[in-house]
Amino acid sequence: MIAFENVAYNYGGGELLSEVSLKLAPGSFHFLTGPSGSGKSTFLKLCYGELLPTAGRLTLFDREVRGLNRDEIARIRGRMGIVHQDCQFLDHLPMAANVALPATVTGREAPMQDLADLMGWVGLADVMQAMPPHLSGGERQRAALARAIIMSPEVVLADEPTGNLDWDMSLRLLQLLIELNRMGKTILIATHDLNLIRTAKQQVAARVLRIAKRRVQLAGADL
Ligand SMILES: Nc1ncnc2c1ncn2[C@@H]1O[C@H](COP(=O)(O)OP(=O)(O)OP(=O)(O)O)[C@@H](O)[C@H]1O
Repeated sequence: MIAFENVAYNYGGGELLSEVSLKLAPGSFHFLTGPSGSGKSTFLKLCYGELLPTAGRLTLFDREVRGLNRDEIARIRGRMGIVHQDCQFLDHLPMAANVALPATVTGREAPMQDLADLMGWVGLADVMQAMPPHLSGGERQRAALARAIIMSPEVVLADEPTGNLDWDMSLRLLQLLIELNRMGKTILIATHDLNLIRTAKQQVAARVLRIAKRRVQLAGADL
Protein backbone atom coordinates (compact mmCIF):
# COMPACT_ATOMS: atom_id res chain seq x y z
CA MET A 1 0.00 0.00 0.00
CA ILE A 2 2.86 2.35 0.99
CA ALA A 3 6.32 1.01 0.20
CA PHE A 4 9.66 2.73 0.70
CA GLU A 5 12.70 1.26 -1.01
CA ASN A 6 15.96 2.89 -0.05
CA VAL A 7 14.26 6.29 0.11
CA ALA A 8 16.06 9.46 1.13
CA TYR A 9 14.77 12.97 1.66
CA ASN A 10 16.75 16.18 1.73
CA TYR A 11 15.30 19.69 2.10
CA GLY A 12 18.59 21.09 0.78
CA GLY A 13 20.65 21.14 3.95
CA GLY A 14 21.81 17.51 3.94
CA GLU A 15 19.86 14.29 4.17
CA LEU A 16 17.13 14.31 6.81
CA LEU A 17 15.98 10.75 6.07
CA SER A 18 18.26 8.11 4.53
CA GLU A 19 17.99 4.52 3.35
CA VAL A 20 14.36 4.12 4.39
CA SER A 21 13.01 0.74 3.36
CA LEU A 22 9.70 -0.42 4.79
CA LYS A 23 6.16 -1.31 3.88
CA LEU A 24 2.83 -0.37 5.39
CA ALA A 25 0.50 -3.23 4.57
CA PRO A 26 -3.25 -2.76 4.07
CA GLY A 27 -5.05 -2.87 7.41
CA SER A 28 -1.89 -2.35 9.44
CA PHE A 29 -1.56 0.00 12.41
CA HIS A 30 1.70 1.88 12.83
CA PHE A 31 3.00 4.55 15.12
CA LEU A 32 5.87 6.76 14.07
CA THR A 33 7.99 8.18 16.82
CA GLY A 34 11.27 10.04 17.17
CA PRO A 35 12.67 13.24 18.65
CA SER A 36 11.36 16.64 17.69
CA GLY A 37 12.84 17.64 14.35
CA SER A 38 13.79 14.07 13.42
CA GLY A 39 11.49 14.07 10.39
CA LYS A 40 8.14 12.61 11.46
CA SER A 41 6.07 15.20 9.58
CA THR A 42 8.41 14.87 6.63
CA PHE A 43 7.91 11.11 6.58
CA LEU A 44 4.12 11.58 6.63
CA LYS A 45 4.36 14.10 3.80
CA LEU A 46 6.23 11.51 1.76
CA CYS A 47 3.48 9.01 2.56
CA TYR A 48 0.80 11.26 1.11
CA GLY A 49 2.76 12.53 -1.85
CA GLU A 50 3.20 16.08 -0.59
CA LEU A 51 6.96 15.58 -0.86
CA LEU A 52 8.76 13.36 -3.32
CA PRO A 53 11.84 11.35 -2.37
CA THR A 54 15.15 12.89 -3.31
CA ALA A 55 16.47 9.35 -3.81
CA GLY A 56 15.07 5.83 -3.86
CA ARG A 57 11.69 4.48 -4.78
CA LEU A 58 8.42 5.27 -3.05
CA THR A 59 5.30 3.40 -4.11
CA LEU A 60 1.80 4.50 -3.08
CA PHE A 61 -1.02 2.12 -4.02
CA ASP A 62 1.34 0.33 -6.42
CA ARG A 63 2.32 3.53 -8.22
CA GLU A 64 5.86 4.89 -8.10
CA VAL A 65 5.37 8.50 -7.04
CA ARG A 66 8.17 10.03 -9.06
CA GLY A 67 6.82 10.38 -12.53
CA LEU A 68 3.20 10.86 -11.48
CA ASN A 69 1.52 14.08 -12.52
CA ARG A 70 -0.43 16.36 -10.17
CA ASP A 71 -3.78 14.80 -11.00
CA GLU A 72 -2.47 11.31 -10.34
CA ILE A 73 -1.01 12.42 -7.00
CA ALA A 74 -4.33 14.08 -6.15
CA ARG A 75 -6.17 10.83 -6.92
CA ILE A 76 -3.83 8.91 -4.64
CA ARG A 77 -4.29 11.49 -1.92
CA GLY A 78 -8.02 11.12 -2.31
CA ARG A 79 -7.61 7.55 -1.03
CA MET A 80 -5.97 8.89 2.13
CA GLY A 81 -7.32 10.84 5.07
CA ILE A 82 -4.88 13.24 6.66
CA VAL A 83 -5.15 14.71 10.15
CA HIS A 84 -2.73 17.62 10.23
CA GLN A 85 -0.82 18.75 13.28
CA ASP A 86 -2.58 22.13 13.29
CA CYS A 87 -6.16 21.31 12.38
CA GLN A 88 -7.37 24.46 10.70
CA PHE A 89 -10.97 25.22 9.92
CA LEU A 90 -12.78 27.94 8.06
CA ASP A 91 -13.99 30.08 10.94
CA HIS A 92 -16.99 31.47 9.09
CA LEU A 93 -18.46 28.00 8.43
CA PRO A 94 -20.22 25.83 11.04
CA MET A 95 -18.40 22.65 12.05
CA ALA A 96 -20.63 20.37 10.01
CA ALA A 97 -19.84 22.36 6.85
CA ASN A 98 -16.13 22.28 7.70
CA VAL A 99 -16.18 18.52 8.15
CA ALA A 100 -18.11 18.12 4.90
CA LEU A 101 -15.71 20.36 2.97
CA PRO A 102 -13.60 17.61 1.33
CA ALA A 103 -16.83 16.18 -0.08
CA THR A 104 -18.25 19.57 -1.06
CA VAL A 105 -15.15 20.72 -2.93
CA THR A 106 -15.05 17.56 -5.00
CA GLY A 107 -18.73 17.91 -5.86
CA ARG A 108 -19.57 14.69 -4.04
CA GLU A 109 -21.59 16.19 -1.25
CA ALA A 110 -22.08 13.83 1.67
CA PRO A 111 -25.71 12.98 2.40
CA MET A 112 -26.88 14.89 5.48
CA GLN A 113 -27.58 11.66 7.37
CA ASP A 114 -24.06 10.35 6.69
CA LEU A 115 -22.63 13.61 7.95
CA ALA A 116 -24.79 13.49 11.07
CA ASP A 117 -23.78 9.85 11.68
CA LEU A 118 -20.11 10.73 11.31
CA MET A 119 -20.38 13.71 13.66
CA GLY A 120 -22.21 11.48 16.12
CA TRP A 121 -19.50 8.81 15.85
CA VAL A 122 -16.79 11.30 16.84
CA GLY A 123 -19.03 12.63 19.62
CA LEU A 124 -19.76 15.99 18.03
CA ALA A 125 -23.48 15.68 17.29
CA ASP A 126 -24.20 18.62 19.60
CA VAL A 127 -21.78 21.04 17.96
CA MET A 128 -22.59 20.50 14.31
CA GLN A 129 -23.79 24.07 13.96
CA ALA A 130 -21.16 25.60 16.28
CA MET A 131 -18.52 27.84 14.77
CA PRO A 132 -14.90 26.59 14.93
CA PRO A 133 -13.57 29.22 17.39
CA HIS A 134 -16.10 27.97 19.97
CA LEU A 135 -14.73 24.43 20.03
CA SER A 136 -12.31 22.96 22.55
CA GLY A 137 -8.99 21.45 21.47
CA GLY A 138 -10.37 17.92 21.81
CA GLU A 139 -13.46 18.76 19.80
CA ARG A 140 -11.31 20.30 17.06
CA GLN A 141 -9.13 17.20 16.86
CA ARG A 142 -12.16 14.92 16.59
CA ALA A 143 -13.63 17.20 13.94
CA ALA A 144 -10.31 17.04 12.07
CA LEU A 145 -10.52 13.25 12.18
CA ALA A 146 -14.11 13.34 10.92
CA ARG A 147 -13.06 15.64 8.08
CA ALA A 148 -10.18 13.31 7.23
CA ILE A 149 -12.43 10.28 6.90
CA ILE A 150 -15.52 11.77 5.28
CA MET A 151 -14.42 10.50 1.87
CA SER A 152 -13.93 6.96 3.24
CA PRO A 153 -10.16 6.82 2.78
CA GLU A 154 -8.30 3.52 2.86
CA VAL A 155 -5.42 5.01 4.84
CA VAL A 156 -5.52 7.49 7.72
CA LEU A 157 -2.34 9.45 8.45
CA ALA A 158 -2.34 11.55 11.62
CA ASP A 159 0.40 13.96 12.66
CA GLU A 160 0.53 14.33 16.47
CA PRO A 161 -3.27 14.10 16.71
CA THR A 162 -3.17 14.14 20.50
CA GLY A 163 -0.41 16.74 20.81
CA ASN A 164 -2.48 19.32 22.67
CA LEU A 165 -4.98 17.04 24.38
CA ASP A 166 -5.28 15.85 27.94
CA TRP A 167 -4.99 12.12 28.59
CA ASP A 168 -8.73 11.36 28.61
CA MET A 169 -9.23 13.14 25.31
CA SER A 170 -6.12 11.46 23.85
CA LEU A 171 -7.59 8.07 24.75
CA ARG A 172 -10.89 9.00 23.16
CA LEU A 173 -9.18 9.95 19.93
CA LEU A 174 -7.03 6.82 20.03
CA GLN A 175 -10.18 4.74 20.45
CA LEU A 176 -11.63 6.24 17.27
CA LEU A 177 -8.45 5.44 15.35
CA ILE A 178 -8.49 1.86 16.69
CA GLU A 179 -12.11 1.51 15.60
CA LEU A 180 -11.20 2.75 12.13
CA ASN A 181 -8.44 0.15 11.99
CA ARG A 182 -10.93 -2.55 12.97
CA MET A 183 -13.04 -1.39 10.04
CA GLY A 184 -10.05 -2.25 7.84
CA LYS A 185 -8.33 1.10 7.48
CA THR A 186 -4.57 1.37 7.46
CA ILE A 187 -3.46 3.73 10.22
CA LEU A 188 -0.21 5.66 10.73
CA ILE A 189 0.07 8.01 13.69
CA ALA A 190 3.08 10.23 14.36
CA THR A 191 3.44 10.81 18.08
CA HIS A 192 6.00 11.14 20.81
CA ASP A 193 3.53 10.01 23.45
CA LEU A 194 4.88 6.61 24.52
CA ASN A 195 1.97 6.08 26.91
CA LEU A 196 -0.40 6.38 24.00
CA ILE A 197 1.59 3.78 22.08
CA ARG A 198 1.65 1.38 25.04
CA THR A 199 -2.09 1.77 25.53
CA ALA A 200 -2.79 1.11 21.87
CA LYS A 201 -0.60 -1.98 21.84
CA GLN A 202 -2.85 -3.56 24.47
CA GLN A 203 -5.69 -3.42 21.97
CA VAL A 204 -4.26 -3.69 18.47
CA ALA A 205 -1.26 -5.27 16.81
CA ALA A 206 0.37 -1.87 16.41
CA ARG A 207 3.94 -1.68 15.20
CA VAL A 208 6.22 1.19 16.07
CA LEU A 209 8.51 2.91 13.60
CA ARG A 210 11.25 4.99 15.15
CA ILE A 211 13.32 7.67 13.48
CA ALA A 212 16.88 7.75 14.73
CA LYS A 213 20.01 8.93 12.99
CA ARG A 214 18.07 9.61 9.79
CA ARG A 215 16.82 6.02 9.54
CA VAL A 216 13.24 4.88 10.04
CA GLN A 217 13.21 1.47 11.60
CA LEU A 218 10.87 -0.88 13.39
CA ALA A 219 11.31 -0.44 17.12
CA GLY A 220 11.79 -3.51 19.28
CA ALA A 221 9.26 -4.93 21.71
CA ASP A 222 10.54 -2.68 24.51
CA LEU A 223 7.81 -0.09 23.95
N1 LIG B 1 10.02 23.06 4.19
C1 LIG B 1 11.16 22.86 4.87
N2 LIG B 1 12.32 23.39 4.42
C2 LIG B 1 13.48 23.17 5.07
N3 LIG B 1 13.59 22.46 6.19
C3 LIG B 1 12.46 21.91 6.69
C4 LIG B 1 11.20 22.09 6.06
N4 LIG B 1 10.26 21.44 6.79
C5 LIG B 1 10.91 20.87 7.82
N5 LIG B 1 12.23 21.16 7.77
C6 LIG B 1 13.24 20.72 8.73
O1 LIG B 1 13.33 19.32 8.70
C7 LIG B 1 13.50 18.80 10.02
C8 LIG B 1 12.41 17.79 10.33
O2 LIG B 1 11.16 18.45 10.39
P1 LIG B 1 9.83 17.65 10.68
O3 LIG B 1 8.74 18.67 10.83
O4 LIG B 1 9.65 16.59 9.66
O5 LIG B 1 10.18 16.98 12.08
P2 LIG B 1 9.22 16.33 13.20
O6 LIG B 1 9.91 15.09 13.67
O7 LIG B 1 7.84 16.19 12.66
O8 LIG B 1 9.26 17.45 14.32
P3 LIG B 1 8.18 17.76 15.49
O9 LIG B 1 8.09 16.54 16.37
O10 LIG B 1 8.84 18.90 16.23
O11 LIG B 1 6.90 18.13 14.82
C9 LIG B 1 13.51 20.00 10.96
O12 LIG B 1 14.87 20.33 11.22
C10 LIG B 1 12.84 21.08 10.16
O13 LIG B 1 13.34 22.35 10.51
